[in-house]
Amino acid sequence: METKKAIISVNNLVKKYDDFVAVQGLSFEVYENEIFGLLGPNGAGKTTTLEIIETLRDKTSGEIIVDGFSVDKQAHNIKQIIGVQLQAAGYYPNLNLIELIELFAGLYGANIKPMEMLEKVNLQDKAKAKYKALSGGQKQRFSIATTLINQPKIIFLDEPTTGLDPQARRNLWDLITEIRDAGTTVVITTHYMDEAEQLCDRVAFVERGQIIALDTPDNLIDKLINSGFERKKEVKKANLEDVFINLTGQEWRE
Ligand SMILES: Nc1ncnc2c1ncn2[C@@H]1O[C@H](COP(=O)(O)OP(=O)(O)OP(=O)(O)O)[C@@H](O)[C@H]1O
Repeated sequence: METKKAIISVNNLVKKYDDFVAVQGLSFEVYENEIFGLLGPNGAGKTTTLEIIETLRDKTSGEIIVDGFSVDKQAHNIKQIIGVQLQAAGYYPNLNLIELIELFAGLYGANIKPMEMLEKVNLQDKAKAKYKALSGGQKQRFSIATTLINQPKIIFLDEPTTGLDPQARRNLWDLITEIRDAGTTVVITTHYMDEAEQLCDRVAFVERGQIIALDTPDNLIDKLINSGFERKKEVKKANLEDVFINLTGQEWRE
């Protein structure tokens, strides 16, 4: 059997905010070159966990290793091999997309061609546009492009498709899959179960700071079916979203 190599190992992670325990002893591994999903309700501790792995937030206890580097002692090394989405506030309003990418590339010391980065996310036509003039889907694609500037081994995407229409979401799923296929490991958080099912190679369900299930979407669904679960309503071969996509087409246009 093929053995998978862990690129992220989280061991007994605990995060307390004063008396409140937001993350209660999480342990999981993310394999090299997979799309790994952290799923769970609001407040489950997904963003906290992600930001601790990204070395942006301190942990209370536990051990995290990212590509052989410890978050405690080698945060600097970790920062160099990961791609993180910047907050929109970091996108200086007077700069256009090309200029923003040049700026970030300069900060990273990365030798990349800004137009090629925009082509990767299909925003070449918007090269001279300002960030605030983009649609929601375009903003997300630009934000994903910025995670790729330092040619990272791992990118982290926190709810990348929230607020997007079905076409924009599917386009983004294709983009994220292409990024994985090009050799990058992707860690994503989402509330959308259809997204997790379509996109993620493996998912962890987090509830109240604990992992309550972790497997491939297929295995989790099969386990439930084998336990005797049946949907109350017969599922049709298409749903309303399929109708929408069929009526309006699939092209990038948002
Ligand atoms: N800086 C903070 N100070 C105090 N409590 C915090 C802080 N950040 C997060 N929390 C609390 O920790 C818990 C987990 O928050 P977190 O943002 O990690 O959840 P999440 O799973 O990402 O939720 P969502 O899906 O809503 O983004 C929540 O109860 C939240 O209120």
